Formats: sequence, C-alpha cells, structure tokens
Amino acid sequence: MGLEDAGGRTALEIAVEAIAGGVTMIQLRDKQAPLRQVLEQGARLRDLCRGHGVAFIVNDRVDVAVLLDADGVHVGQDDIPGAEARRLLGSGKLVGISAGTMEEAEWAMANRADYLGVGPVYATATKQDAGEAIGTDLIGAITDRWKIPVVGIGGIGADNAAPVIKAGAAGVAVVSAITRQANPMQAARQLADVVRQALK
Ligand SMILES: Cc1ncc(COP(=O)(O)OP(=O)(O)O)c(N)n1
Ligand SMILES: Cc1ncsc1CCOP(=O)(O)O
Ligand SMILES: [Mg+2]
Repeated sequence: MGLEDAGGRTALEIAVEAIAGGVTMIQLRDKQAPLRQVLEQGARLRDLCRGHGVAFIVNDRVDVAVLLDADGVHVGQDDIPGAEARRLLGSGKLVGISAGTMEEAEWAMANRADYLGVGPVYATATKQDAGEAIGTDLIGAITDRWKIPVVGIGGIGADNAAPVIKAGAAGVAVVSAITRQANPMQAARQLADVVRQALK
C-alpha cells in the first residue's frame, strides 16, 4: 500500500487504520515533502509497522530506506537500478521493482527483484505519469514465466481487485482505495477480504 496524506488526516493516522483493517505492507511514497519531514514521518511509520509485524518499504529513495532501516525499497524503471539498490541496502532487505511491459519485467528480473509491482492495471488519477491502463494480462504472463510475487497496482479497489489476483498476483497495492476513503479501516478490511477470498 502506498500512502499520502489525505482528507486532512496524516499518513500515520491513515496507516493506523489501514493496519487495523489488515494491510500487510506499507510503502512510504512522498515525492514532495522536505527530506527532513520525510525522515521524521518515516521513522514514526516504521515504528508503527514494526509494532504490528507489517513490512515497511520506502519508495524511490534508497538513502531514506537505509537511514530508516526499512524492510526494503521500491524502485521504478527510471529510479536507481534494483541491483544497485540492493548493494546499498545490504542483505536481508527487499527490493521491489515496477514493470508495465514484459521488457520491463525482464529488466526487473535481471536486477534480482524480490517482488514486482505491475501496472497500472486500471486507470488511475493518483500517478499522473502512470500511462495507459494495461489490464491483467501482463500479470498472468509474468507469473507463468517466473516464480516471483507480483502485486498489481493502479486503480485497484475492493470492486475490481479479484481479477488481479485471479490473473496470478499475490496481492494488490493501492493508494486512493484506502487513503481517500472516509473510513480507511473499513476500506482496507473490505479489500483484504476480497484479496483473501480470491487467493483461495
Ligand atoms: C508496489 C509498487 N508498484 C509500482 C510502483 C510505482 O513505482 P514507480 O514506477 O517508480 O513510480 P513512483 O511510485 O515512484 O511514482 C510503486 N510505487 N509501488
Ligand atoms: C504508484 C503507482 N504506480 C502505478 S499506478 C500508481 C498509483 C496507484 O494509486 P491508486 O491506487 O490510487 O490508483
Ligand atoms: Mg519510483
């Protein structure tokens, strides 16, 4: 799950609710806040996640992941290459890599990704440069070819998460389906229920 401040609530407040609703991973994704603020907010999120056995991942910034002793980092195709991220992070940390095409998935696999974030599965307003929705076929093609956990991302909510899992994803990553909801805990719970059911 990615997090952004939303509806006057802090990321930490939303994270508390999301964890109560059943999310298993939280990603710190803040491209705007000053670095000092990101580090302060990140330390609080990390402590919250640790206290609940939830994985804490930092988006883009390997330096921030190292400083926060995060569980890992998520990098895209234009970010620091996954293999370099791993060198900086050290062993025992997760490196997630984004892919929107089979070629990008090949690059991610060559960079020894621990998991792939594949999308945007559906149209999203959260990431302006996400590109066109790609649907669920690539998830099936990747999971047929490699034994790697894939999470679908982009425009996913409780209403459309099941086909993403049925295509082969191990989970879904969402922003607005939790952060922009009036009741993030209920939204997370509904989503987790749908994912659990579809994984059966
Ligand atoms: C789980 C997950 N999957 C994909 C992304 C997108 O990463 P990226 O392509 O680098 O885009 P930004 O998130 O950095 O805008 C992600 N963050 N998480
Ligand atoms: C970070 C990211 N990467 C691909 S789509 C996306 C945004 C996901 O946000 P939402 O779940 O609100 O569509
Ligand atoms: Mg990125």
